[in-house]
Amino acid sequence: MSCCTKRKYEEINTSDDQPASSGANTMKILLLGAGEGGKSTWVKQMRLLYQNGFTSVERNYYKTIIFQNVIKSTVAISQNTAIPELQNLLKSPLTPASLSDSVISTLANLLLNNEFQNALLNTPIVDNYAYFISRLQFLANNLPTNQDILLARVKTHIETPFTCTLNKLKYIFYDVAGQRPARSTWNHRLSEANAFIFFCSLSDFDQTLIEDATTNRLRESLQLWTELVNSLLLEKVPVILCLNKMDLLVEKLKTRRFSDYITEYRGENEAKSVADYVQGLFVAANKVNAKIRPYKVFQTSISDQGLIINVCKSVFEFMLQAVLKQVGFF
Ligand SMILES: Nc1nc2c(ncn2[C@@H]2O[C@H](COP(=O)(O)OP(=O)(O)OP(=O)(O)O)[C@@H](O)[C@H]2O)c(=O)[nH]1
Ligand SMILES: [Mg+2]
Repeated sequence: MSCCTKRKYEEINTSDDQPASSGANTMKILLLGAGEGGKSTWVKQMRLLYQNGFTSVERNYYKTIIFQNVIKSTVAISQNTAIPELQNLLKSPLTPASLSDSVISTLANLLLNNEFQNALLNTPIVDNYAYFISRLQFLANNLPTNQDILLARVKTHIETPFTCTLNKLKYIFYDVAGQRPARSTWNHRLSEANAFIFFCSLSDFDQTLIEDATTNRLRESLQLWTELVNSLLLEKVPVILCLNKMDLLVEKLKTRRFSDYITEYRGENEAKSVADYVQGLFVAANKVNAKIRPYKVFQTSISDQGLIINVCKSVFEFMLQAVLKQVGFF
């Protein structure tokens, strides 16, 4: 980072400069967190903001993914309810090709059914199921929009790097697989990280892990953060905590009480108080002095294209400033 000057820090923007060739000009940033926190969604936003977005081949791929998200979730919901319309619909297996107008309209009607809604709330399904149902008609004849792609769920299986260059500085974001069995593969990256961003889904407070149905997702996330943030390997590494899915938290609190799941909570059942409470828990878990390792917190919705521009700008500014400080520039 010795190449960095204050001017470069102030000039950070989306220039198309050539990638830096020297390792000294490269920042390695780990995207960490439990499954479904939003790591890969962050990378999608980076592609939209700092690269050329998605090709039509990729859009076709995401179209199939969205159809599969809907089908898999519908089948999962059907295991928690005996609604005849749903059982009829699933008499023959749903496939992307069988999502006809009449199937789409049955799914849209089911969403208005209270029994279906109850089953939906008690089934682990993709986050944006209702949104996708509302998009099926459009997607039958069109490629997905950027927003559709941002909300599509594809579980990460192996670490995927994403590279972008801003003002001659090369940033490599490592998007890791977040579920428990994959975490042992993170170790080799921790020692070479220049910064890390930790993603925690705020709306997961009422869910348990896919890989362990006895563990609350929010508690798992806090536990994982506590281990990482106090790890000697990451002690001096600047960290950003992204408390994500504020939009889904707002929606979920209309039908769920946070204190029913996180029983120590005594505050209002309102998104801002809940997010502040969670932020307090995470900040308290960080035992490393901020003078040694700077940190920054965002409460946001990574999938929101309006919000993400400013979050990204702040993230780049923070990371650069923190690293400049480490090398004694400030
Ligand atoms: N509504 C909404 N959905 C979000 C938000 N952030 C992420 N999602 C969705 O949540 C799901 C999980 O996000 P991912 O980015 O795949 O999570 P991940 O951390 O990469 O998960 P793993 O790959 O399993 O480690 C995806 O369907 C995203 O579109 C958000 O702020 N709001
Ligand atoms: Mg992922």
